[in-house]
This record gives sequence, C-alpha cells and structure tokens, in this order.
Amino acid sequence: MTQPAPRSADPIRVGVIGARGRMGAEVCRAVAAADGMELVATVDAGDPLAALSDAGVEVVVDFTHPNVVMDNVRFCVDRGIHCVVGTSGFDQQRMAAIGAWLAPKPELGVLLAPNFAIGAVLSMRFAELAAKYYESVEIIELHHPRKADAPSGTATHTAALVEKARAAAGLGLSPDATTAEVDGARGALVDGVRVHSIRLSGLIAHQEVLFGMAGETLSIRHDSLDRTSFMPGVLLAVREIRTHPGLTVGLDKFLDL
Ligand SMILES: NC(=O)C1=CN([C@@H]2O[C@H](COP(=O)(O)OP(=O)(O)OC[C@H]3O[C@@H](n4cnc5c(N)ncnc54)[C@H](OP(=O)(O)O)[C@@H]3O)[C@@H](O)[C@H]2O)C=CC1
Ligand SMILES: O=C(O)C1=N[C@H](C(=O)O)C[C@H](O)C1
Repeated sequence: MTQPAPRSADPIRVGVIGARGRMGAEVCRAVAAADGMELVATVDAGDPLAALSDAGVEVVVDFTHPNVVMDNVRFCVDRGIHCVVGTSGFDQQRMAAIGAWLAPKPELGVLLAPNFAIGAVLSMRFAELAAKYYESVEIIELHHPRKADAPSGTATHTAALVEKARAAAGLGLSPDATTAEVDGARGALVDGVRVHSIRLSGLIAHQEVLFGMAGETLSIRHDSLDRTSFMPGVLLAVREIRTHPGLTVGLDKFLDL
C-alpha cells in the first residue's frame, strides 16, 4: 500500500553500507550531490553499524556482499531504518525472513532491487512479456571479473519472472537433446531456465535473454557501461521507500510500468 509522502521539507537522512566499494562509493557521490537528501553516515567492512543509528539515518542504501547483507538489513529493521538494498544473493527464504522482521513494523519499508538501471528493469519486464510466446529461452549474463556471485541477481530474478510466465502459459522446460555434457557446458538451471555466466575484464554489467521458436529468435539485451547507470534508480528508491512500507522486490514497483 502506498502512503502519502511525508510533508517535511527536511532532507532525507541517508546512510550507505559498503561505502568504500565500487557501488557504495558511487552512491555516496550521487547522494551527496542530490537535492532533498543528505549523506549522514557511511559504513564499510569493520565499521560499527551503530554509526547509522547514531547519525539518525532514515534510509540506508546497502551494496555489500551476499554473506553480510542479511545482518545489515536486520540491524536496520530493528532500529526503524528504511532499507534500499542493491546487494545480490536473495532467495525466497531470505525474503520470507525479511518479511517476518517487518511484520511488527507496518510503517517500515525494505526494497530489494536486483538491478537499479532503468534499461535493466525494462528488459526484465520485456522478457516477462515475451516468455509465453517462445518455445525456448536461455539467459546470458556478463559481468566484470571481480563479481563475487554467479549467476547474477538480475539473471536469477529474470529467470524467475520468465518461468512464472511460461508456467502460466502451460510451457515446460525448453527443448534440449543434450545427453553428453562437460560439466557446466549448458550453464546453471535457475527456475528451469539455463543461465550462462561470463566474467570478463572490461565488462561492467550486461544481460541478454534469448528466446527462440521455429523460424525466429528474439534477443533482449541490456548493457550497463558505467556504474552511473544505477544511480537514478538508487536515488528514486531513496525518495520513494518511506512511502512504500513492507517488502518490495524490484524497482519496477516504484515506476509507472
Ligand atoms: N542492484 C544493482 O543494481 C546492483 C547490485 N550490485 C550488487 O551490489 C553488491 C556490491 O557490489 P560492488 O559494489 O561491485 O562490490 P564491492 O566488493 O566493490 O563493494 C562491497 C563493499 O562492501 C564492503 N563490505 C563487506 N562486508 C561488509 C560489512 N559487513 N559491512 C559493511 N561493508 C561491508 C566491502 O569491503 P571489503 O572489500 O573490505 O570486503 C566493499 O567495500 C554485489 O552483491 C553486487 O552484485 C552491484 C551493482 C548494481
Ligand atoms: O555485481 C555487479 O556488478 C552487479 N550485480 C547485480 C546483479 O548481480 O545482478 C546487478 C548488476 O548486474 C551489476
């Protein structure tokens, strides 16, 4: 349920966790330069999370690591701090846990956004729309080689959306006659969809969803060429989260899509 935006003209007090990382540093710059918000606390590995509550943070932005993000979200929810989370590594079990933490705090919002780039959000929606029309689908995600997790959160989320649309249309697995395979050659099976992860110097974040049927294919590709591509989405989420209580998955829920 969307509530009216707070009337206060006071800037939103923002804290960043993972502030010295690739994304966190970019978020700190974007928040510091944005109208209507103030960067009041930054935390990275080894720093106490109490710096956030001590500084009166209202909205935290987390770009850390799948291994630590749940502790960060728990800390913030317990202290009534809204969370905008870009860190990957969320599954249904993790989402259910966050939902349970939020249950006694009906005013509090947590956004888990697999991808903040507008084109990535659109491409996931396009893939969801296309899914029911095609017999075959596979996903290729391509990232910089310092990425810790594979497949990417974006690919995992896309696979889930595509699978749901295929299941609703009565489609099963994509046809595949492979009977002899070198381990990994056919990628990972995520929600019944093959996902192939490329790690390559020079890349930032890219994804291609390939659909096929007799006589035609469709490729839906998005490329983040710079981490600035994620910043408009992050700033939008910081502005919106206080009026979107509960757990939200996907930036599309904050857009007029
Ligand atoms: N949703 C989206 O649009 C996007 C999501 N991401 C995701 O964001 C996450 C971060 O990516 P990226 O910035 O490239 O990664 P980085 O490794 O560059 O940054 C992560 C930062 O978090 C720090 N950190 C680790 N543990 C903690 C902790 N317990 N408390 C506070 N800080 C901690 C790391 O410190 P140290 O290095 O010392 O461990 C590091 O400085 C990944 O999961 C990635 O997939 C990335 C881009 C876009
Ligand atoms: O690690 C990254 O860089 C990215 N991670 C997110 C993901 O796992 O999908 C979003 C984007 O792809 C960049």
